Amino acid sequence: MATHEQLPSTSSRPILDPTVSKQEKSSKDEAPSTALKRNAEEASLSTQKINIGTRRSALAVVQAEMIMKELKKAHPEVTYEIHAMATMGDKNQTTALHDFGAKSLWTHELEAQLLDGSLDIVVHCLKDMPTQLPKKCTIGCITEREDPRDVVVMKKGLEYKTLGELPDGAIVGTSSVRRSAQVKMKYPGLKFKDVRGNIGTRLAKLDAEDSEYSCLILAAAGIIRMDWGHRITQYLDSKTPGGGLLHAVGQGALAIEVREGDDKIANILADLNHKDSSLAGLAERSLMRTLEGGCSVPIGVETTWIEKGKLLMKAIVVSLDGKESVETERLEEILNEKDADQFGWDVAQALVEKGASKILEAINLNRPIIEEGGGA
Ligand SMILES: NCc1[nH]cc(CCC(=O)O)c1CC(=O)O
Repeated sequence: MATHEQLPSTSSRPILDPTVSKQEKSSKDEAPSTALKRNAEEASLSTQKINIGTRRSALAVVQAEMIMKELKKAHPEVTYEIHAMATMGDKNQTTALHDFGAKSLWTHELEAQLLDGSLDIVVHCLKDMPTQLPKKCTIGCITEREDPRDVVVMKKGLEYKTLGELPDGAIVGTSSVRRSAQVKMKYPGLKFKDVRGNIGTRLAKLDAEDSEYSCLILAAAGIIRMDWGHRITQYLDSKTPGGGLLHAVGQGALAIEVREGDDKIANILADLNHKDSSLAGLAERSLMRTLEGGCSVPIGVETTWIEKGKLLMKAIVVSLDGKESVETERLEEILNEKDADQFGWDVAQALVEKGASKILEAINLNRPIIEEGGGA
């Protein structure tokens, strides 16, 4: 059974609620001791500094700055500082991604600093976070999700826009087996090649005169945050004709990792949590956690809020060559984190009943393990 992942409750935050004015706070019927305590907490907060950790790639730093801006808006009395660090994954750009193994490569150093108090929060792409976090680390909040879809970016100067227009043998740049395996199912004539590095590096490799790539497949969210949205030539989600590619678990969402039990930080972050994004993200992570059994596998997912409280989840598990796949789809009322967790688990069970285990076992036998690729 999947381990339940829970965000700290957002309901118990009397002290820092910015919607309560100063006047209301010192209301007369309040016990003097409570008022004193509040003043003390406010004072300690105004001298407080929050150290924000992030990876040092351009995208990671932009994301940390976005979060800092939101925090400043919600809590201008606090000071903030961003600390950008190179992680193992950043330092080793030459080893093929699948030789690395676990996703924790991108998060380990930052978590060590979180736990020793050098950092107070760490900003991550939810997609790059392992489904099991280290002891004493937890997700403090998930902010409003950016466009979660995968997209095509065509090489500069090519007249094509979509995968369907590309001639047989054209090379698509992606290091993600989830992407290549799903696209192969629809476009068996295309070839796929690894492309490493952060988004800027990948685009430079694509556009280079002697480039072998016709296009890249990337997450819309990263390109949009970098202000390169104009380079997107096709969206590849299930609703777009010619698309049909289900995105990665957590794609497009940012998560803030915190120390477990750090109530002060939890209070400050409560304003940044986006309920719909967070419940969808937790449901997707529960699906992944139930299926993976400790290693990363090519799972695609798409969650859509159909109406208030009703979440639709489509999911796929696909073999590496794109020749076998198992898909399912389910609509459920999701009102809280427990529902989200159960939903992910149920969708995983449905995939297993349809034969997902056979595909997953074949992949696990062929280690080294598949990695979505943390090189944002
Ligand atoms: N693979 C690395 C990675 N991790 C998160 C994003 C995009 C941003 C996001 O999902 O929030 C990317 C780049 C990409 O896949 O194109």
